Amino acid sequence: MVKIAVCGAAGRMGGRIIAAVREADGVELSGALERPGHPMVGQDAGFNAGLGAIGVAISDDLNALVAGCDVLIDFTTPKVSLKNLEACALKKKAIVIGSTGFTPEERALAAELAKEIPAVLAPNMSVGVNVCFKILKDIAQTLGDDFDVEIVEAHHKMKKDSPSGTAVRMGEVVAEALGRDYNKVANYHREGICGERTKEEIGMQTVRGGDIVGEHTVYFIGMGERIELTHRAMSRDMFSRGSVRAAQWIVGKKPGLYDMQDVLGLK
Ligand SMILES: NC(=O)c1ccc[n+]([C@@H]2O[C@H](COP(=O)([O-])OP(=O)(O)OC[C@H]3O[C@@H](n4cnc5c(N)ncnc54)[C@H](O)[C@@H]3O)[C@@H](O)[C@H]2O)c1
Ligand SMILES: O=C(O)C1=N[C@H](C(=O)O)CCC1
Repeated sequence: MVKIAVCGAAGRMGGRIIAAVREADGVELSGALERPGHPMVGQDAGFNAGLGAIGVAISDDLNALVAGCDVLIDFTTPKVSLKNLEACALKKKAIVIGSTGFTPEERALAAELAKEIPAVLAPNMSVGVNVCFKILKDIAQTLGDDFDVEIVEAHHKMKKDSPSGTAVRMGEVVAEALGRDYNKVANYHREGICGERTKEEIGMQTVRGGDIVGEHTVYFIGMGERIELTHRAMSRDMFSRGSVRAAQWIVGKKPGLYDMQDVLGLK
């Protein structure tokens, strides 16, 4: 049995991940963590998963939680995830991180810490989105520079980071396939007399509202035709099942930073 602990247990993803751990074979929930002072600390972790009581209380003791697991699944924020990565590195435990909104510096720090332990860091753990990453590379390379690339994402109104981690990764995949530097060509804002679109830029647009789970469209727009590649998440369950799959896969792997394409064998 692989012992899985879940960090962010009272969150939108935390509840779905706890439910996915309970559904999967060969794994058990060894603990659930929340931030100190969260009203759900001390309560049963099954309640946020819609399962009723499951006999695992939500704790705020990171070190005890890490000591008792084989792998930690963490969907919180980049700062919390880096702290958790450090705690796992000290105790030589694996980690799966789904948090998004990492700065390039934070990603570099995650890669450094993951020299000590096996870690999965992925902005989207659904199979469909990871297949889109693969297809996008081919489309971009085949179309080349003659098609303008625009990426539009839509999420619920509670989402804190923008653009989504998935949209950023889509932009990075396309930029790399076209030999461009994403950080130089991403255009997050158009307003007023901002001039004609450049050939190189990748437009990044964000929609926020209501309870949208997650939608991403990449437009390749030519003169007289366009391709739109869209992924729509209908629930959070593909993300949570993906995170459990990643947790089962990562235990026993060599130290290093992996992503969901490694987990799914899509590279
Ligand atoms: N990779 C993916 O497939 C995927 C899918 C969905 C969401 N996400 C990302 O996961 C993250 C969480 O999303 P969410 O919708 O569940 O957010 P959320 O705000 O509902 O949940 C985050 C939880 O983390 C808890 N938390 C904060 N600090 C903590 C700490 N120090 N220790 C323990 N817990 C702490 C919060 O109290 C909260 O309950 C976001 O970055 C989101 O973008 C990724
Ligand atoms: O609900 C969220 O927040 C999501 N975040 C991820 C992202 O930023 O790409 C994945 C989709 C849902």
